[in-house]
Amino acid sequence: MRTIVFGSDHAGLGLKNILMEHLAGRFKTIDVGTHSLESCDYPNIAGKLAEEVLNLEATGILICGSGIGVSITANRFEGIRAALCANEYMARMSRMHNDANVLCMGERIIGVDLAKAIADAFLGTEFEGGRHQRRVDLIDRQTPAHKQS
Ligand SMILES: O=C(CO)[C@H](O)[C@H](O)[C@H](O)COP(=O)(O)O
Repeated sequence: MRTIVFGSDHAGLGLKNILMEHLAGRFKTIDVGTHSLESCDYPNIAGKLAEEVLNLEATGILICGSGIGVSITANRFEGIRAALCANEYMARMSRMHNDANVLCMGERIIGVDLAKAIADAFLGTEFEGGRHQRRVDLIDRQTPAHKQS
C-alpha cells in the first residue's frame, strides 16, 4: 500500500486531520505532527516530513495557514519537489509536469471539500515523463551563480 506522510503546524492541524481520515483505507498514513493547536514553528514540521518522504520514498502532504511556509521549507531538501496547490488543475499539473512528491495547502485559504478534491487529484495523477523528466533533472542540477567557483 502506498505511504502518505502528513505534517502540519497549528494552523493546518484541523485540515490535516480531515484529510488523513479522508485518505485512510486507501493509503498507509504517517503523521509527523503537530498534534495540538498550541502554536509551533512550521519549518520544524516541514523538515521532518521532507526527511521522512526521502527515507521512505513516499508522498507527502503538508498543511499550514497559507501553505507557503511549509512549501518554502520542504523545497530546501534535495529530492523534494513540493507544490503549493489551490485548485485541482495545479495539483494535476504538479504531478504530470513536475513529478511533485509533496503537496502543500493552506487551511486558511481553501475549504475542506476543495482540499479533499485537490488531494485526490494529486494522488491520482501520474508523472508524464518525456520532456518533463529532462526539466525535472535540470532542477536538481541548478547551482546559483554565487555558489559557482
Ligand atoms: O508560513 C505561513 C505563512 O506563510 C503559515 O501560514 C503559518 O501557518 C502561519 O504563519 C502561522 O501564523 P500564526 O499567526 O502563528 O498562527
